[in-house]
Amino acid sequence: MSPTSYQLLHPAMWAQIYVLLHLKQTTTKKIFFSMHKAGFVNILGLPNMGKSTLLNAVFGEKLAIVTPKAQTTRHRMIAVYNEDDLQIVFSDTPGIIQKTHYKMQESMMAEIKPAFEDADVFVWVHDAKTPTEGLEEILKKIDNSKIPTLVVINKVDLCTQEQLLKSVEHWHSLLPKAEILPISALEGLNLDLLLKKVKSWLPEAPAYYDKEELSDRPMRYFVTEIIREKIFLSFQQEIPYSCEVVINSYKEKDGLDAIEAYIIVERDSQKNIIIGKGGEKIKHLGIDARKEIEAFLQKRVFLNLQVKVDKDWRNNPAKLKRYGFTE
Ligand SMILES: Nc1nc2c(ncn2[C@@H]2O[C@H](COP(=O)(O)OP(=O)(O)OP(=O)(O)O)[C@@H](O)[C@H]2O)c(=O)[nH]1
Repeated sequence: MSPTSYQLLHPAMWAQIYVLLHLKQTTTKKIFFSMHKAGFVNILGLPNMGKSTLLNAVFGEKLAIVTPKAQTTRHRMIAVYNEDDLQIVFSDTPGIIQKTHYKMQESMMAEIKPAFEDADVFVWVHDAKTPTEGLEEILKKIDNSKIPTLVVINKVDLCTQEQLLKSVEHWHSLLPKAEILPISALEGLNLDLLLKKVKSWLPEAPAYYDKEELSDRPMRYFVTEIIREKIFLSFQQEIPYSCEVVINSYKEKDGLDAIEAYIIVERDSQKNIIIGKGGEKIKHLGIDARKEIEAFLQKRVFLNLQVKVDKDWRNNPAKLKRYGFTE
């Protein structure tokens, strides 16, 4: 079928047809005992490509925070996907920043480094519109690694068919050994195929994590991430990037958790913006965050938010370490 034969189709439908024609189908071996497969699947890509959205969609619940702003994800996070005969240890990673401007970004990139070395499978997430300039070295590293790679072209709901077709061809030339799968993480398109493909590449192995475990991160991490997400959604420009959230105290009680969290900023002027006139801004931020934390914990929560200034924390290695960043 020539590319032009697809032209009247909706990109999502095109994506499904593409898969039928091009994705190497995994053959089901006829075996008497179904073997357990397990492995590490590292999700990589530029900022804002939909890596966290993809992770959440696979799990059917919100584990990683998502905002329309680039560089929302700051730390590598493991999420463990289980079936009876399968365990996929997914890593959501911060988006690759090609030119860092401050030490926090360097630390975010330091968290990605090991993700190029400890994977059984790479899932590279990109969309059909974003150029690939400057990625040559990274892609060469992936190509040389010989680790099975699935290039996921995300957000097919947003692109034209022509853009999608071009992007598929482009990725075939960039990573000839990789397989390519158009998806929409937001609409759940082709996620079943993604799981099937990843599973076919994983080695036979016992589970690495307890099957009840969902993540390597403690509950407090998710609480701080929810607050950080609300800051990203409520404030513009540099403010979200200048903020960190830390839990000062967390008291678990029957039926109610009392949480005191600090929003760390770099300057007094940022503190004033977050608090807002008469405390209006921080009040709304607290209400939004509390509602989501309660839904996540399935429990009532008393949330006390305070803003603290820690001058230039994003550029100070000792302070970054204190806030949980990699050196
Ligand atoms: N239309 C559409 N939007 C999507 C899709 N997937 C993700 N998005 C949006 O893209 C934006 C970025 O999504 P994220 O999941 O935070 O992207 P990320 O790659 O984790 O971003 P970083 O934190 O910068 O690394 C959000 O506004 C998502 O809602 C998709 O399939 N379709």
